Amino acid sequence: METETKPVRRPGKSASANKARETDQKKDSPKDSKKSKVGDDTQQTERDPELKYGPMPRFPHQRVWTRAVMILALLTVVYFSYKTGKEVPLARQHEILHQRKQPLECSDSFKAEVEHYPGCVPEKCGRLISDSLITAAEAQAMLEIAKRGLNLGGSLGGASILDLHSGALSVGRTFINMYLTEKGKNIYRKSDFDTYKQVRMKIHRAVAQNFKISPDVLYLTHPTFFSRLTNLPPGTEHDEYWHPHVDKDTYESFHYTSLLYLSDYGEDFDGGRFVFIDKDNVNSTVEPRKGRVSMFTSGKENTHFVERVRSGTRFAMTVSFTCDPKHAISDPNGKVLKRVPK
Ligand SMILES: O=C(O)CCC(=O)C(=O)O
Ligand SMILES: [Fe+2]
Repeated sequence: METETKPVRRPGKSASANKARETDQKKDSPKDSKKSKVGDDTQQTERDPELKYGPMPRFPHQRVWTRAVMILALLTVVYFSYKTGKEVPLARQHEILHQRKQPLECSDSFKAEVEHYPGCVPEKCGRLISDSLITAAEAQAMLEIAKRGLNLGGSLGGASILDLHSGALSVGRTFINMYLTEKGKNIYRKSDFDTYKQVRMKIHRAVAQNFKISPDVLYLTHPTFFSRLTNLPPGTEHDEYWHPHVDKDTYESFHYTSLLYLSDYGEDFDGGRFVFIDKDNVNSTVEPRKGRVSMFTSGKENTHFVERVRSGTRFAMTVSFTCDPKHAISDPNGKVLKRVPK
């Protein structure tokens, strides 16, 4: 054991200790005192190890106890930071990103799934955020399209959706087909659908390019929709948008998910960040920015959730892609679909 403790004199603290040291110094011969200062110091520290190594232990097993307490404190900090997890911003609202990529290994289930579709397997799974794909004018036009439709309905709770393809619109606790209503049937002009298609095509090409697949093996799929989120308490389970999920599990046909943000985090709303739940309890956060596009593979490697909105209104669009031509949908034109997608 290393902690043999004796009562120890502490320099500068005890008058008797200093006195003893003075007496020691007086005992040195005048000849000795002419020796170099270095020599004197060395002798003194040799006699008094405390000066060299700091205060010596003062109670039994002091060193053991000190170390135990320090290790315990360190473990406590490590444990709590592990439990709480870390947050790494992937995209801040004030940043203007041309392309921020975060490549990842595909989850086994996603890899097994996309292998059924030759040419649709990504070179690498992961995420990409871009603020330079969609222009400010396009983002504004999409926001106006979203607001115009959503203003005809709205959920009782905090999440309302509008799907221009099927016409589905949240109203109260349920959904209606907006195109079957008097106000909804002529709400959009051809120019609105043209803008929508143009934006969709840009995102479609960017997804294909980023994941290094041909745009021809990628199809727009259901549901592709606008969302409007607020802090209203949920009226039904459809309003609970904050649960962690894997898109491939929630929406069977999804292989690639993209999001177009239509409002600004910290300006139009608070809360409502998009959060990827990563390995080792690390969360990568995306702060919505108007016109920002986020795209990612829809498997387990991109498990995520949206934080509850604390205040304001958050508009976004989920644009979904599949590798399975059976699940392809066409661009909207305001006509009622003969076959409503499942
Ligand atoms: O609006 C978002 O940021 C994400 C929405 C989402 O996770 C989804 O539509 O599956
Ligand atoms: Fe999702």
